[in-house]
Amino acid sequence: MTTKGGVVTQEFSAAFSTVACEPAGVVWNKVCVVLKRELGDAAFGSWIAPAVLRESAAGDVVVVTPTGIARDWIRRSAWRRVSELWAATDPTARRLDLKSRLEFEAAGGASAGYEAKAEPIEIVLPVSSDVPALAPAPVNGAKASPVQGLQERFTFDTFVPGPANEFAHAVARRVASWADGHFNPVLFHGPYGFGKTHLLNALAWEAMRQAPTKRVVYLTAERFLSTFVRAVMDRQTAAFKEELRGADLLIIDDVHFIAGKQSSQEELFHTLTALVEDGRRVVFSSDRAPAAMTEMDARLRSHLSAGLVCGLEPADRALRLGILERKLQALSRQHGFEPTMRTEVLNFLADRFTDSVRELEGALNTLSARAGEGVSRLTLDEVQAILRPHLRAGEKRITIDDIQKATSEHYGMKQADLLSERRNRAIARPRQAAMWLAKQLTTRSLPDIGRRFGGRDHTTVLHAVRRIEALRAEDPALSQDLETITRKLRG
Ligand SMILES: Nc1ncnc2c1ncn2[C@@H]1O[C@H](COP(=O)(O)OP(=O)(O)OP(=O)(O)O)[C@@H](O)[C@H]1O
Repeated sequence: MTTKGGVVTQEFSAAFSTVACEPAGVVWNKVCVVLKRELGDAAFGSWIAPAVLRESAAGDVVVVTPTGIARDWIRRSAWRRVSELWAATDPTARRLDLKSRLEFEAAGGASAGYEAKAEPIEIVLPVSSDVPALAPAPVNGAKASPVQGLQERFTFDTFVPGPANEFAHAVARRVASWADGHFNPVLFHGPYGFGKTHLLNALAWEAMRQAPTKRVVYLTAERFLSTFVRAVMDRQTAAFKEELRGADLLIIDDVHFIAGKQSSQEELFHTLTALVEDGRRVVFSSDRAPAAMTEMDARLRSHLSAGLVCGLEPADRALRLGILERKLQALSRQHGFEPTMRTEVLNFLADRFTDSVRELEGALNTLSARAGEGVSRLTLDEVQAILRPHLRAGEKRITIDDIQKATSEHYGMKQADLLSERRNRAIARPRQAAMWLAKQLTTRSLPDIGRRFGGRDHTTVLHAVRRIEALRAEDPALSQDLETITRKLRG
């Protein structure tokens, strides 16, 4: 698929004998315009654009996908919406079906009188749209964030600056203002849980607010990796490259995750150099400075450091107190209680939860969930009693990356399999086990865990957690596996 000046042209591979059926082709074009806007460029480009439309002499219309994986994705995530749009747009109310190419051929599709024209389908998009390019509407009734991958609560308004992050904060604001003459790329690095994702999200929101017609693409490195792997499998790498290289601002979170993954590193290197040469802006975050990414390809590492490398430090006490205050205000607005707590309680929280802001927030959320509007009256003893399970000192911090590595090693598979779309049991069960472990051993939320498993939805993680919970009780081998992996992770 190519995008030029608001005109999107789908170029279908000759292998699938492209069809643009009139008038079904015209109806499909209209449906695609809406789908592209709703699903976002990445999902549309990966799954919908490669499909072709076929219409039989009898007027049956089939969307034919190049692979079964693509058919399953569309059926699971977008079919209800596709059908709604089709029904609303097709004046003759023809029935629309969905098949993979193999299925279509096995059903004798090509010989069943289906038309096979060769003209590409043209989709004309409005040059500027009030819906951001990455904004998918809820699909299948799910409540989606207005921008794929971005979290609404992570804005500059909710980010608390302090000495530990004020330079990074100023740089992020400057990049978001599209000001000329800043360094490119910019890489923010800092320890786990001290606001890198928050800052990158805030930057993306602000950049879109300031220049709504520019294309801002935000994705985690895990998503970069899994989308790239899928594009290779589906022979859609050209669409993948196009998607990223069309960005005015590309933001990649947790880039260290790509270290050691050869072909993804290579792809990222070419994307980065192409964007920078073209004057587009690129922003990364990572958990360490490029020099410390020893597994990262040296050439990519050097390009990551070629612009501005900007560190975030762990929050000091004053910043932790400031963040607590801000979070308390947000919680009190949400649940309708007084935004106050005893000073000794605030001090205790700020002194005790120093490992990451995420843990500090988790402690506050626990107190609010347990005490409700009584949170402002809690004594220090009560707080300590409620938080006792969180206070086990000296426990080793376990990351989702650690869990994925240990799980894939235990089951003799690749870490990338856990992030992939593959659904056979030999892969799906360890993936569910790893998600369950992530919920038990880290403080990550369900959406956060889903994000780190190839950009899955939080409902998938919830399902996995419940499934493993149920299986664990009846399957001693699984229970044993979970214990072994946990022991290994705890060291
Ligand atoms: N300065 C800050 N102001 C407000 N909230 C903050 C700040 N720093 C961190 N947080 C909050 O702490 C939580 C963790 O932050 P975030 O996810 O951005 O960390 P991170 O550095 O990206 O961590 P990781 O490397 O594990 O992804 C988030 O809920 C975020 O809102």
